[in-house]
Amino acid sequence: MEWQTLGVEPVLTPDEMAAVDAAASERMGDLVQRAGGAVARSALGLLGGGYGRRAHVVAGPGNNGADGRVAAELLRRRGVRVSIGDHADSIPADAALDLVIDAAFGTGLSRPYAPPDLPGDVPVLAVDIPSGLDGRTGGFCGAPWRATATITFAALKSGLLLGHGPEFCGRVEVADIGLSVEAEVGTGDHLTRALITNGDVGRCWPRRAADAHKWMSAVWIIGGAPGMTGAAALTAEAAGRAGAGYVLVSAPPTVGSRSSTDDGRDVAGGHLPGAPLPVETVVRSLAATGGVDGWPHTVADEQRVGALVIGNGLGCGTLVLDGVVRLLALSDAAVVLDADALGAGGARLLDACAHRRATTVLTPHDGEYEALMGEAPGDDRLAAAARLAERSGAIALLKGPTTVVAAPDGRVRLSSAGDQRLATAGTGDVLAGVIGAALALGEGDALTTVAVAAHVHGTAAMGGPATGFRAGDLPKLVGAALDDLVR
Ligand SMILES: NC(=O)C1=CN([C@@H]2O[C@H](COP(=O)(O)OP(=O)(O)OC[C@H]3O[C@@H](n4cnc5c(N)ncnc54)[C@H](O)[C@@H]3O)[C@@H](O)[C@H]2O)[C@H](O)CC1
Repeated sequence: MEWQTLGVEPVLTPDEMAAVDAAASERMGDLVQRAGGAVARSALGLLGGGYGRRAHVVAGPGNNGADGRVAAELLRRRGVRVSIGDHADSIPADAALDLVIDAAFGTGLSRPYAPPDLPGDVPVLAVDIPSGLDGRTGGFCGAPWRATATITFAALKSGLLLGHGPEFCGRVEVADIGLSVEAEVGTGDHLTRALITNGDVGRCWPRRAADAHKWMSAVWIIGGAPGMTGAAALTAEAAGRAGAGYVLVSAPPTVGSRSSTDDGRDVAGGHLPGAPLPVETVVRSLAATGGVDGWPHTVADEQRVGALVIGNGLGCGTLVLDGVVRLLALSDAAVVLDADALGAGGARLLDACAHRRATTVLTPHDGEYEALMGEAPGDDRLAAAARLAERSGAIALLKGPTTVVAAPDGRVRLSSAGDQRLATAGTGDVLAGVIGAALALGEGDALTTVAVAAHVHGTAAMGGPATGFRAGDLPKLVGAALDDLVR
């Protein structure tokens, strides 16, 4: 999916869009004329001209269909030979078409719809949303055509960004038809829901002050148990490349026992044997902070850190959960809980998050979400992320092709940067490090900071090779992406 838009991008659900329409001072007929005009302009671009081209419009019974009919008339005036059919009509198989305009249903789709068969490999322009796609979730509500392009009105709709949306909507254009969405969904940091863009990174990425010292952006990573040291190393490398001034790593204790590394060596608890940590990393034993069980009972020395990242190669078990819960209570710094820290905590972990005053960030993939919440996220990822944020009082970052970041106050940010390159082991550890660095550097709106960090992470991946991309390639690309995006 490509975006033709830059800057703060509101994202609306169909219900919110309906409320915007209802509150509009202009007559629907005027809005339909503008929407139809925008569709016609976009169609002419796809057709590469007007005179002699052939287009077919599938027009439904509502306003989406009305947009299509207006576009059909405007295209005829430009010499395009246009045919129109109802949403249920078949398209003549022998029609040598240059374009099909899908104006069957938009935000008003209320039951499954399967469009007629397309005559061959003809490009499709979808009006507002491909018909048969749920405008909120991007899930199937029928069997939509795969559009070459989608022209949507006033603002992006969440269904274009989530679920099957990115795969089925093609290139997305937002047409201004004179409607303001501000009254319904707010502006700036207060926007209910927004897509993060490159412009947002430039505006919001926290910068180091000219008189900064290293402790002003220190990150403390707790992870890298024997056999899993690579995870903490990726997080540490990423935090450094994203701008952390000081990176501390502490392995979790393996109290009263010795454990085996994956190459079969016995190791003592609390160390990082053979960890390929960046040379700048400071390794500190957790036991040195005074706990009888090897986990800290005070973090006085570490209160100087701006953010903790807990979970990357942490291992699981009751002792680990006890330790994480204690750290959450002890530290006044921002905390990112990732990977193993999310695996088995459930209600106890969520309660511990809810009691914190400082920022807490939870970064689950779907399996970790289920472990935390006792149920899978389901199709409605906006609602799933919001439920986790509300339950935990934390910022909930739900990983996926489009990352959904929700705050306990109901605001949501989306990032669709990155692609399947990121579907490889260790990229989540890198993301945790980038978020940790961003939180340690900044004092801005935490939701924006976390979402912008996810966007940087996705953008960085696009600088890597399409084949054979490894998480270890990513931290350096994060540094390069930040150089590009933050000026
Ligand atoms: N502000 C804007 O963005 C504007 C949007 N416009 C366009 O209007 C549609 C929304 O219009 P609405 O009439 O509410 O909905 P639809 O056109 O999607 O269709 C509703 C219509 O269809 C019936 N229906 C729903 N599902 C099915 C189905 N599977 N089979 C048969 N019939 C179905 C339903 O009962 C209704 O009767 C928006 O997407 C924009 O394209 C305006 O043009 C300008 C302002």
